[in-house]
Parts: sequence; structure tokens; C-alpha cells
Amino acid sequence: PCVSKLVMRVQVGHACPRRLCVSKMAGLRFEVVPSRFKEKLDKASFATPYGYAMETAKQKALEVATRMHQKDLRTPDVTVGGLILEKPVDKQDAYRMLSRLSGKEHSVFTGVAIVHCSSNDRQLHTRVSEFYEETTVKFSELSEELLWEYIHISGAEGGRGTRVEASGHPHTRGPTRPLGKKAAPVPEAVWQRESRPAGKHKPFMTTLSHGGSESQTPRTERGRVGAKGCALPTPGVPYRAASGKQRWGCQALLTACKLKVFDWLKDEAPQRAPDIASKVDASVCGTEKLLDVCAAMGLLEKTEQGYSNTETANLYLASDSEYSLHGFMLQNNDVIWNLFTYLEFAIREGRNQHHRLLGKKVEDLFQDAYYRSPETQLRFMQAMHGVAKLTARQVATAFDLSRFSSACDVGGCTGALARELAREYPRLQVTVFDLPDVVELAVHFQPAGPQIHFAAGDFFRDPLPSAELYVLCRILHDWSDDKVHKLLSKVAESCKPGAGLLLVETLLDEKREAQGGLIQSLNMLVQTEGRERSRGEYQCLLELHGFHQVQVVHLEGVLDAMLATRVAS
Ligand SMILES: C[S@@+](CC[C@H](N)C(=O)[O-])C[C@H]1O[C@@H](n2cnc3c(N)ncnc32)[C@H](O)[C@@H]1O
Repeated sequence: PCVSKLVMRVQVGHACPRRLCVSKMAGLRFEVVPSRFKEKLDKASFATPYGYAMETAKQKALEVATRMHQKDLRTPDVTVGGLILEKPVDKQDAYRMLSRLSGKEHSVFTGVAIVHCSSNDRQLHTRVSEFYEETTVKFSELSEELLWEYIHISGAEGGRGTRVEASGHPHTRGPTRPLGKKAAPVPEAVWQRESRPAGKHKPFMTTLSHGGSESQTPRTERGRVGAKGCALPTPGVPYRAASGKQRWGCQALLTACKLKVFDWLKDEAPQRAPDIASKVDASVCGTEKLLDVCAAMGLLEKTEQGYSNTETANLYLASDSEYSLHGFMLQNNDVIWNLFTYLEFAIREGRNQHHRLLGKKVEDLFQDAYYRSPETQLRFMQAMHGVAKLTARQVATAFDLSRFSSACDVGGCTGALARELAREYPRLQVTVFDLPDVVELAVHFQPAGPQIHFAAGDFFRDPLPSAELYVLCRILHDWSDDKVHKLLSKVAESCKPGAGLLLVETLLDEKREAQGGLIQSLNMLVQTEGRERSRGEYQCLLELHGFHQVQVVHLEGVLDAMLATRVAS
């Protein structure tokens, strides 16, 4: 409780926006007091860069602590001597620095280490994650996602905040991983952190998210001296967001997918820019720039012989790969991206923007928007299929469902989750219930088998197939409260006492919010009739419809699973 009462006087050589952001997330009020201590310690007198950095940080913090005491006759409650290593640290230094920072030796200096480490060493990353866990004892609100982004920032190529060296959390397990295959990172730029298999490649979202190299960073980012000599607050986050590099990076990725660059390079590699340009019917200069950006994002490898797909691109971006997210990219490119251009209207009106995008009234979200033509329906289904395949295993294994002998996946689309459920529970019979047009096309994705059946109908109007377990995966967030009640009461009516309801959504809580849950809420606003809800809201909804004994499992990525049991009314 005392944390919120502290005014942290943070000494900072430059008002590092990342550190301020981290402190803010930790729920601390703080003052930024630039230290006047000159970084002039003799490097030669230190055995390691670590020793030099620690001593410099200490002296800077002490200078602030002393000066504040003299100035205000009030010693700051805590002075944080945060430490940033501007150069790549070697492995041993990183280990030592982490153990010192996370150890109990420092009673004065505590804080968040932002480690600029170019090593891909697994043990080191494990150690870093342990450090993070220890840190959270003090700063319990710190977001893991956030810290990981920082930890992977390397100073190797141009300084702070420029490149990301390793992807994901080293402990990320792989239920979302293609079975029997080595994991490669899932493209995050439009994937919205749904899932994050571990891997050795660079994730391309974060590569772009820090806004270019240090030399390109505007002076204002590093704290500039204003007219009267006082430090201006840095525009870090707003500057980066507005300058659009992250958005442009996303757009480059989506365009490369749309042009099927990764398909051409899967068929034949390496290839040079003019070859690809002629295949995708585009200019050589434009294609070359696009390929270079893809290479910078870690999606292509560039050599003197030309460009080749990385493992990530082959696995997730080629349109014919088993775990392809190509449809998801196209859905983002052709629909969601455009809907977001109407965000201002969405905010003003509090509703989705399909009518603006399509220039006509949209009464039925699916029939009038997503499924308005066979092409748009197929694209939507491909998008759902790609995402579902990556998350299905986690969902199927979140709880022990072996007591059920039949399940109905309500709005189960192509049957990707049904397949995983059938695989996990060999005696389970699964019915995928979806709109007639969807069921008709679903066979192209997921042929029915001895355990999997498809049933066509409208879940707001038609009776649901009978089952011992009902599954609602990414369904309720599409709908208004009224429609959610309608659907839940339908499910409840179809259930006998003891039947289960498996609900899979993104629960809006602090962790998910930090991981993009809030952005996901905006996404729901611009494109659906629904919204993301909190665990408490879902629990109330479930209980209201006779589902109790609610258990929750937080899955990797941004999904959460809730299992509830229907009790006799
Ligand atoms: C957001 S998708 C989720 C698909 C799948 N459950 C998943 O997690 O990937 C919503 C699904 O609900 C289906 N759907 C929408 N309205 C429906 C209705 N009235 N009756 C039956 N299915 C419907 C859509 O066709 C689509 O497959």
C-alpha cells in the first residue's frame, strides 16, 4: 500500500521514456530529476563494463539524493539508480548485473534494469526472466510483455531502442506450436499477440516498434533543454505512434502478403528483386524496398544471390503452408486496416464502421459484411482458420474434458478447434455448428471425420445440436449484451445439469490490458457489435444462465479459457 504514496525521484541522465513508462506501470508516482553527475569515471579503472555502469549509476543517484536534500530539505523516499547499458553486454556481465540487481545487496538502489543484451543465449534469457520474477515482488504490476520488449533491445546496431535480438519469452511453451515441428515466432504485427511460440528468429513487430536507430531518433526523444534551460518532457510514445513507423511496418508486411511475395520465394529461392518484381507485377524499385523491409523484419534473408524466406515466412506467411496466417493478413489488409481509418467515427458513434467502409447499411454483421460475397466469406474463414489452428491445442488442453462424450462447437467455423478436441479426446464426438454458407465451405478446410460432424443453422434462431459440452470460442465478444443473453439462454436450454460450457475469450484484466487487450477492445468496436469483457462480467453472465463452478485458465498469448458447469435450475 505504501508504494502509491511514494514520490519517486528518479535520477536519469536522460529522461528515458521507456524507464518512465515502466515506473508508471509499476504504479509509482515519480519525479524526474536529471543528475548533474558527469559520466567521466575512468573506464580503465574498472575490470568490466558492468562495474563502470554500476558505479556511474550509483554516483548519479547519490548526486540527486544529496542535492534534493539540500534543496528541499527533504530526502527523496527512494532514489532509483536505474541502469542502462548502452553497449551490448557480454554474457558474463549480463549474468552478474542481473544477479546484483535482483539480489538483496542493494538497499538504496532498486529499480528496473533495462538490459541491452545482444546474446541469444537461452540460459541468459532464463536468468533474465528469473530476474523479472524477482523484480515483480517489488513492482508487482510490471508487465511481462513490456519487460521482454526492453530486455531484447540490443545496443549492438546504433544504440538504445533500435533492434530486437530474440523473440518471445524463453519459457513460452508450444501448445500453439505446430506439432512435431520446431517453433518459429508467429508474426505479431497483425497477429495482436494472440500467440507467441518461442523461437530463435527476430520478431518483426518489435523490431519496428522502437522507431528506427538512435541516429534517427529525434533529439526530443532524449530530453532536450528548453528555452529556460529546463528539461522538456519527452514525446517518446506519442512521437513514435504518430510518426507511424509501426503502422508502416505493418502495412509493408500486409502488402508483401497480398502480393504473395512469400509464396514466390517459397517456390524458388534465392531470387533477386527484379525477378520477384516481374512475378508480382510490380516496379523493381518498389519491390526492392519492400523486400528490404521484410528482410529487416526478419522475414526474409538477403544475400548476394538474392532473397529467401526465413523459416517464419515459410511456416506462417506462405499461403499454402499448414499454419498459414496468409488469410489473416489479407483480412487485416482488406478489412480491419480500413475499418481502423474510421476510428474517429467509431469513437464518436460508439459502433462499428462497416457501413462507412461498404457505403451501405449493415444489419447483419456476418451476412451483410463478412460474408457479403463468396470471396469475402472465404477470406474471413481463412483468417479464422489460421488463428484457430495456432490456438486450438491450447484451448483443447486447458482443462481435462475427458468426462464429456459429446461437444458442440457453436460458431465453430472451419472446425479447426473441433479437430484438436477430437485429437485430444478420442472418445469425444464433436459437432461444429455454424451458418449454412460456412458449413458448405468448411469441408475445404476440415473434412468431417469419424469424430467430427458439421451442422448448419443460426445460433440465434435454430435449436442447437445436443451435447454434453458446449464451446463458445471467440463468439461472445462479437455481440451486444442483449444478443449474448439470447445466445447463452439458448445454450443453457440445450444443457442437461452437469453439462459443461467452455468459453474462450480475451478477459480484460490488467495483464491482458498490457498485452494488447485494450487495443483488441478497439478492434471489437470498429468491426463488431460486441466488446471484450472482464472475467467478472463473464462470470456474472454465466451464473445468470445457470452455469456455476467457473474455472479460468489464462492461455499463452491473449486468450483465456473458462469452464463452467450447468446446474439444475
Ligand atoms: C469470430 S468467428 C469465431 C470462429 C471460431 N469459433 C474461432 O474461434 O476461430 C465467429 C463464428 O461465428 C459464426 N456465426 C456468426 N453468426 C452466427 C449465427 N447467427 N449462427 C451460427 N454461427 C454464426 C461465424 O460464421 C464464425 O464462424
